Amino acid sequence: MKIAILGTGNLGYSIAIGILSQDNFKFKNLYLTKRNTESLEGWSKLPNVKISTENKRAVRFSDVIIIAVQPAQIQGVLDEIKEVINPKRHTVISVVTGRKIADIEAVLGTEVAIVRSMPNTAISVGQSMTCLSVNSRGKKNIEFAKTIFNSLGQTMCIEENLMQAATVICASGIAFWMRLIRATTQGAVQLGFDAEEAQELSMQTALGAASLLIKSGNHPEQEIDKVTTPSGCTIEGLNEMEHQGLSSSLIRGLVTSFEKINQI
Ligand SMILES: NC(=O)C1=CN([C@@H]2O[C@H](COP(=O)(O)OP(=O)(O)OC[C@H]3O[C@@H](n4cnc5c(N)ncnc54)[C@H](O)[C@@H]3O)[C@@H](O)[C@H]2O)C=CC1
Ligand SMILES: O=C(O)[C@@H]1CCC=N1
Repeated sequence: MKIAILGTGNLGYSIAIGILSQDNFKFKNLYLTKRNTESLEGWSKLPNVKISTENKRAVRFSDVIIIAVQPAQIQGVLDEIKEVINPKRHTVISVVTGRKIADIEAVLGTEVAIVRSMPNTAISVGQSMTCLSVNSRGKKNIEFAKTIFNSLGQTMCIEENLMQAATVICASGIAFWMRLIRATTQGAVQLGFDAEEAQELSMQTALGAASLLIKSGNHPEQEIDKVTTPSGCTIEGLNEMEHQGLSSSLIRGLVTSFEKINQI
C-alpha cells in the first residue's frame, strides 16, 4: 500500500507519525505534501518517505490519498487532483471537518471510493478514536481505511449525519480532556505537589479511569460507587463539583461546539 497525506499540518503530521510508528500493516511509501515543506525536511532522510509540495505527483504515486487540509482549502486540492484520480486504483480518505462525502463526489465523481473519517491527534500515539463513513463505492474499500485506522487506535463506522457530533466528542474532545487533566493538575499543585508530580498524578489517574471502564464494561456510576465511601471525602468533593455545574458545563460546552461546527 502506498499512502499520500495531502496537507501535513497538525493532524496530517500526527497521522504520519502514527503510520511510521506502527507495525500492524506494511506500507510501501508515505508521500507527504504541504505548501511549505521546511518543517518536514528531517523526514526526507527516511527511506520510504517522500516530501513534496506537489499534490498531483503524490496522488500519481499512491493508492490511498488522505486529505488533511483546512475546510477552506479542500476545494482547491480536489480541483487540482481530480484529473489524476483513478477510480479503479485510488481510495480517497478525507479528515476535513464539515465537508460531506457529497461535496467530494461533486468534484471527483461518485465512482471514486470516498471515506470520510474523523480521527483525533492521539493518532500519533496509536490511541485515536476514529469515526468512519463511506459512499456506496467506498463500501468495498472500507477495509483499507479500517486497516489503517485500527492500527492507530479504535474505529467506529457511523452514519454520515453523526459525523459532526463525532467530531466534537472525539476530535475536539482531546482538547476538552486536556483541560480537565490540566485543571486536576492545578488542584494538585494547590494541595502541595510540584507541577511535574501533579501532572503525572493527573495523567495516570485519567488513564486508569478510562481503562477501568474499557476493561470492565461497567457504567461510570458503578465505578464511582466503589470509590465514594459513605460520609467520605470523595462524595463531598463530587457533590460540590456538581453543585458548581461540572456535568452541566461539559454538556453545554459540547452542544456549543456542535452548534459552531454546523456553521463551518
Ligand atoms: N487538529 C485536529 O485535532 C483535527 C483536525 N481535523 C481537521 O483536519 C484538517 C486539518 O487540520 P489541521 O491539521 O489542524 O490544520 P493545519 O492548518 O495544521 O494543516 C493543514 C495543512 O495543509 C497544508 N495545505 C494547505 N493547502 C494545501 C495544498 N493546497 N496542498 C497541500 N497542502 C496544503 C498546510 O500547509 C498545512 O500544513 C482540518 O480540516 C481540520 O478540521 C480533524 C480532526 C482533528
Ligand atoms: O477545532 C476545529 O474546528 C477542528 C475540528 C476538530 C478539531 N479541530
